[in-house]
Amino acid sequence: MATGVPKIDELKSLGNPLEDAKRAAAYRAVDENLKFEDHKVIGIGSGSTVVYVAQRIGQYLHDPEYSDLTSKFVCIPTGFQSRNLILDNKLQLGSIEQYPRIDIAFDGADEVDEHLQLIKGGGACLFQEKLVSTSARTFIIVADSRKRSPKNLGRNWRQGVPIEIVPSSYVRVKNDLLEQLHAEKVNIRQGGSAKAGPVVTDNNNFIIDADFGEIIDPRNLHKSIKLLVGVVETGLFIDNASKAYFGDSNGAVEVMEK
Ligand SMILES: O=C(CO)[C@H](O)[C@H](O)COP(=O)(O)O
Repeated sequence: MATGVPKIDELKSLGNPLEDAKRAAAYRAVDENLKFEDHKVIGIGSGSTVVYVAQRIGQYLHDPEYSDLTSKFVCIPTGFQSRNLILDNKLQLGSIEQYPRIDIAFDGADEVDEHLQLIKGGGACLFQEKLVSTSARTFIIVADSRKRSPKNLGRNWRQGVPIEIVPSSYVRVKNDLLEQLHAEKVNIRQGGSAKAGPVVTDNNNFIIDADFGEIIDPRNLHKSIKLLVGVVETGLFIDNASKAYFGDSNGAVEVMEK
């Protein structure tokens, strides 16, 4: 690797084991998957782990050995936070309308099962994350190792499947999830102390978190939820990711691949 881009095994601890784990996963994922000659359009996801993906790509941009190629990269965001990550790292911003075909996308996940099926949407960005990730030829997950399910989705992530819905449909969708799809618990996600009332997504919609317990058949559950009137998208990402990088606080990274 060229001078200028910090070597992974020489990185100093950030003083927070979880952040060290996230950074380890993200840096390894970028270094092993970003092909400077082939990849021109890059999807940048949302959340706290993907911060280190944008940072790593930014390091390559500022290294004279790579800057000719990296300055031509166009990065496609998955929401407001992601857009700022791109700008803060001085990367070139593009839109999915301009670049409907993405070469590679990186994003975090809330849970990853043994078949690389995902729950996403903990940060309420699931619609644009799905738009970007399913437009990408290669989709790579970066996460700390807590996100790896021992088997099925719904084991570690107990908050429920995030579902983006049209605001006026929230009562109808809530009832349908409980009565037709037998969800155990359904909540309209609230802004908490930061906002009185529901979270409003980047697309001006609401988020429902629907707990189905352990999910044995995520594909069918996704299809059934999508058929409900009012549902825009689900946080079940089916057959979408090709690899997941799970970081540990000691810098070790495990890679799960299809
Ligand atoms: O799906 C997401 C946002 O909608 C995030 O990618 C997911 O919540 C993981 O975030 P983090 O990297 O902070 O754990």
